[in-house]
Amino acid sequence: MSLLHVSHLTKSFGGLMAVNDVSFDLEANTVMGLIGPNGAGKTTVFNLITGNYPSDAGEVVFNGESLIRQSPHAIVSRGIARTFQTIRLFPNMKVIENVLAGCHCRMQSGIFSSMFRLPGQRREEKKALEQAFKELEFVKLAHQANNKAKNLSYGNQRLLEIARALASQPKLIILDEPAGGMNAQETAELVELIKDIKQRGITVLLIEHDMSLVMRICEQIIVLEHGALIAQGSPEDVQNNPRVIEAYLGTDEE
Ligand SMILES: Nc1ncnc2c1ncn2[C@@H]1O[C@H](COP(=O)(O)OP(=O)(O)OP(=O)(O)O)[C@@H](O)[C@H]1O
Repeated sequence: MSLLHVSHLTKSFGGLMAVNDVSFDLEANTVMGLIGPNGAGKTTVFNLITGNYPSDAGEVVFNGESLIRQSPHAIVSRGIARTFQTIRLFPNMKVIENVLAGCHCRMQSGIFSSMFRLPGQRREEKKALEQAFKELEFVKLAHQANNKAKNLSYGNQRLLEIARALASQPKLIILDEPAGGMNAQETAELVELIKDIKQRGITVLLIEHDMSLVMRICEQIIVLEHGALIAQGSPEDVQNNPRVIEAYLGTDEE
């Protein structure tokens, strides 16, 4: 059984078919790339999987359970975390506090124990802090823990978003243009980081316009054009697929 099963997923905005009958399977412990020209519907697919948009039709099954009509929060709790194309951090909060926000969905304490700071609550906070530091170390940002998020470089803000997503202890992490705005050195480090994420047993689904990154790191690639899935396969298959070359690789986005 695949970790993520997407079938006949469909979403339109007014008259525009943003995602049109898209089906694919993502096996556990794989790095999969979702590519396609601007406006092809990639981010919309992510938003449908993560519950940020309701779908018009279709099914998303994660780890054997349907995600349809689940809230984004419930979907994070089930083990899917994401980052955003446009960075969404708390800019005036410390780096470590941003990561702690990601731990929140795994905390059990209710409002009563929070108000009275009962021992169980304090233990849980300590554990969350340790977990948050662990994730900051993982993305090599521990030395920035007490800096405000807005003071980080753009590339480091992207890494912080990844740390925050990892703090929710996902089975699947969904990255929307993780290399966007990164320089060549940062992108090379990102490739290593994604390999390390996979090493941890976490499955990765990513949108990326940087084709060299996609081809280096993804084991499977799916290609969207005008909302429809036009190709699927290994990097080699996709690179040699005439339909893809015509739709995507032949454009000025190469
Ligand atoms: N909330 C929305 N309301 C109306 N139209 C939308 C909305 N979100 C996306 N769209 C439209 O749906 C289409 C697909 O957009 P989407 O952002 O999913 O594409 P994309 O492949 O991620 O593009 P890019 O690579 O430029 O980020 C586009 O035409 C876009 O304008």
